[in-house]
Amino acid sequence: MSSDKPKILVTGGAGYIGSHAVLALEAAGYPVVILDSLEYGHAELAQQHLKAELIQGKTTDRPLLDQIFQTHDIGAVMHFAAYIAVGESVEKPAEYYHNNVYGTLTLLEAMLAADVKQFVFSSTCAIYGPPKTVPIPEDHPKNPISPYASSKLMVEEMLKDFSAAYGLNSVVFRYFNAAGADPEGRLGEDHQPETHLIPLVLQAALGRRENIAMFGTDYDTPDGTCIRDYIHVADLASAHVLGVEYLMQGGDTTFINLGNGNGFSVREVIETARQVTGEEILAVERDRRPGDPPRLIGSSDQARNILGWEPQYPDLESIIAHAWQWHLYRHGRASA
Ligand SMILES: NC(=O)c1ccc[n+]([C@@H]2O[C@H](COP(=O)([O-])OP(=O)(O)OC[C@H]3O[C@@H](n4cnc5c(N)ncnc54)[C@H](O)[C@@H]3O)[C@@H](O)[C@H]2O)c1
Ligand SMILES: O=c1ccn([C@@H]2O[C@H](COP(=O)(O)OP(=O)(O)O[C@H]3O[C@H](CO)[C@@H](O)[C@H](O)[C@H]3O)[C@@H](O)[C@H]2O)c(=O)[nH]1
Repeated sequence: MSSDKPKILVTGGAGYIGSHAVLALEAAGYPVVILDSLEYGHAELAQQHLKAELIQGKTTDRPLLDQIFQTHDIGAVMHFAAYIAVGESVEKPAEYYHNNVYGTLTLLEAMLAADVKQFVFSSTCAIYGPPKTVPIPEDHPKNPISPYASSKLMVEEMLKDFSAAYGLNSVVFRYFNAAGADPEGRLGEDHQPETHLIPLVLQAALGRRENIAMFGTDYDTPDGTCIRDYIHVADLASAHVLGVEYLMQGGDTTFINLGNGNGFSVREVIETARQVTGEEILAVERDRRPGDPPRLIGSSDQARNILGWEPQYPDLESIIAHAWQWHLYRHGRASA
């Protein structure tokens, strides 16, 4: 079926957030091509639920990128492909800089060669480091404390320069904690290994792990556990569609937080998961995890003001209920 909308290249489109963005793009009528190395991500889910052609390959492969731009009439690029594990990045910084920085530079050079000048980039609130003010505004000082976060800030700097010199315009989204799953149950979060709180809590609810560890219960927060700003992945996805449309309408390079503006503690997440699942979830107190700031909440004013974005699922119950539905389906306890 032909479309009057431009084709979008989505890197990392077989991964957690990228696949939800492809769903949203396709629902809005955009044809999509996915480039994913499949080191992570799930080809079978992408093939089952997305119309997009899936090309297996890496953003570091310039000849492959040139071939993609020559054979597809790409209007814009959404770039999710990256290594994402903060702890691993401390052990293996070379791999992180190679994949996340060099991979992005190679992609941007191929875009320039093909005269494609609209780019949506997945950055992270981890670039701010320990916050000086909460909610965190976009102009908060940047102080990344891991190679992963540094790799994202380096790309942000490149994007500023590419915008000024070459007119390659970007919407940079700094995500807070992505969570939840497609409300229709087609896609969800399945990282291997999993490090994120909500899927680990739900694994405990399913009996796939004995308990959930609470990393630190002596923080200076109301219940002693860390507070994070959880944002539903479907709301992230809808912001990406608005972001690419903003660029198509001539929007300038801009840097936008994507969070709910609401914070929830580790204990609140576990308690809400107990209510949603009806399962007892054993929580055990553990030492603090190094590098965790006590409280991370983003100001989402820019997303609202610049893009007119409104999160549809800001409540923790919906985020956890959709993630639970997905976990039940993924582990054979329910149908999608
Ligand atoms: N999950 C979060 O809470 C979160 C928070 C902030 C930012 N982000 C950013 O969002 C993006 C997506 O994260 P995710 O949680 O969906 O991760 P994910 O691992 O599920 O998805 C990333 C996908 O990219 C692919 N990939 C990795 N390097 C590649 C390369 N060089 N070329 C082609 N494909 C490659 C992987 O195979 C995977 O399918 C990442 O850029 C991440 O840094 C995620
Ligand atoms: O078994 C667990 C796992 C996590 N936590 C705590 O839960 C909170 C959330 O942790 P997690 O889900 O791992 O997310 P973050 O460490 O906040 O990091 C995520 O969110 C960042 C943006 O906020 C992104 O940059 C990262 O890529 C992404 O992993 C933190 O206080 C953790 O200490 C636990 O108590 N027990």
